[in-house]
Amino acid sequence: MKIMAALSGGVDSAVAALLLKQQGYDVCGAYMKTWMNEDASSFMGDCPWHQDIIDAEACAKKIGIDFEVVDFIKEYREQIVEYMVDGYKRGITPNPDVMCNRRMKFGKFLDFAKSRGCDVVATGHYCASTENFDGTKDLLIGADPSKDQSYFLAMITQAQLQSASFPIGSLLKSEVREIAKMNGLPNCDKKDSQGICFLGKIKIQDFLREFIEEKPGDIINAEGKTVGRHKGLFNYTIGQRKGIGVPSNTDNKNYVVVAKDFENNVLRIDFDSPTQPDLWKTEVEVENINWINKTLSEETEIETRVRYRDGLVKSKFTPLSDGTARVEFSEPQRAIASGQILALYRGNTLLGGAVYK
Ligand SMILES: Nc1ncnc2c1ncn2[C@@H]1O[C@H](COP(=O)(O)OP(=O)(O)OP(=O)(O)O)[C@@H](O)[C@H]1O
Repeated sequence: MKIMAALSGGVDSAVAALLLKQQGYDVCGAYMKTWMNEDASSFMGDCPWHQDIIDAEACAKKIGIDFEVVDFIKEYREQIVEYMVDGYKRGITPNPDVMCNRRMKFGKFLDFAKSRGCDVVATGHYCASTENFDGTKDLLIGADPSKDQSYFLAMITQAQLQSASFPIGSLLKSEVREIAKMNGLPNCDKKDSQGICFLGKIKIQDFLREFIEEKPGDIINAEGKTVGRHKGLFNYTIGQRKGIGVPSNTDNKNYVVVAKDFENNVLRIDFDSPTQPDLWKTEVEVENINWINKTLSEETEIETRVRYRDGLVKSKFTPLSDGTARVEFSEPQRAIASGQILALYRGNTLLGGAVYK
C-alpha cells in the first residue's frame, strides 16, 4: 500500500508521515498550494505559506520521503472560496474548513494522490478510524480531548474514509511534539495554526469585503425600534456582543446580535439573556445530511456538537420525509447560524453531519 501524506508544514502532519514511514509503509508527501498562495496575496499582505513549504520540504527530507508541491489554486477558488463568498452573499454562515476536507483534502488532493499511485491520503488530524467486520469504517473522536478535530470531518463520505489515514489520532499533542523532537523534525517547535485554514491571521470580514459590496441598513431592537445603522450584514455574527455600535440603555444589560434579517437587510439585536428565543434554541432543523457509515432513518437518541469547540450534547434526531431532520437538544444551545455544520455522534463515533437550515 502506498500512502501520500498531506504535509502542511506543521508538526502534526509531519509526525503523521514519520510514523507511517517508521511502520514500514511506502510513503510520499505533498503540500497543497491553495488559493491563498497567490490570488489573495495582493490584499492580504504577508502570508506564511513560503515558510510552510520550506518546513514541509525539510520534514520530508528528514523523514526520507519524496516531496512535491501541488498547485490547487484554481480548484480551491472554485470549491472553497466561491462556496464561502456565495454563502455570505446569501446571508448564511458557511463552514470552509469542513468543506475543505470533503472537497479538497479527501476530494481533489485524494484524486491527485491516486494519480500518483497512492491508495490512501494521510493527514495530521486528531481523530481516528476503525474497520468493522463488514469492511466499512467508522470515524472516531481523537484521543486528545483538547485537540479532537473530528468535527471538521463531519461531511466526508464512506468512500473517502476508506482512503484516509489518521496516524496521530491516538496521541496527545504533547506526545506528537515529543516525537517530533526526538526524531529531529525541523518544525518541532512551530506554533499551531489557528482560525480558518486558508485565512490564517486575516479577519474574515476583511476578506469578505474584497468580494461583497457593503450594504448598510437598520439595526432594530426587540421592541421594533430602529436604534442604529449596521455596516453590511456579513460583518456581524449571531451571538456577537462587541462592535455592534449601539450603547445599551439599561444597566447591566448588553446588546447582542440575535438575527440577521437578510430579506430586509436588518440586523436584529436584543439583550443577552438565556431566555432570548432567537439566541437560544432547543430545537433546530437541518438539511444536506451526510452519513459516514449507517443512515439513521428512525427517531434516535444521539449526541451532537453544535460547533467545533463545543462539547457533545444529548439530542433527539428525527428524520423528516423530505430528507431534512429535526434535532432537539437536551439543553438550549446558543447562537446557531444557518449554513453552519452540526456534527452527529454516538459515543465516540462520528456518524456524520448536517447543515442548519
Ligand atoms: N496546504 C496543505 N497541504 C497539504 N496538506 C495540508 C495543508 N493544509 C492542511 N493540510 C492537512 O490537513 C491537516 C489538518 O489541517 P489543519 O490546518 O487543521 O492543520 P493542523 O491541525 O494545524 O496540522 P499541522 O500541524 O499538520 O499543520 C494537516 O495536518 C495536514 O495533513
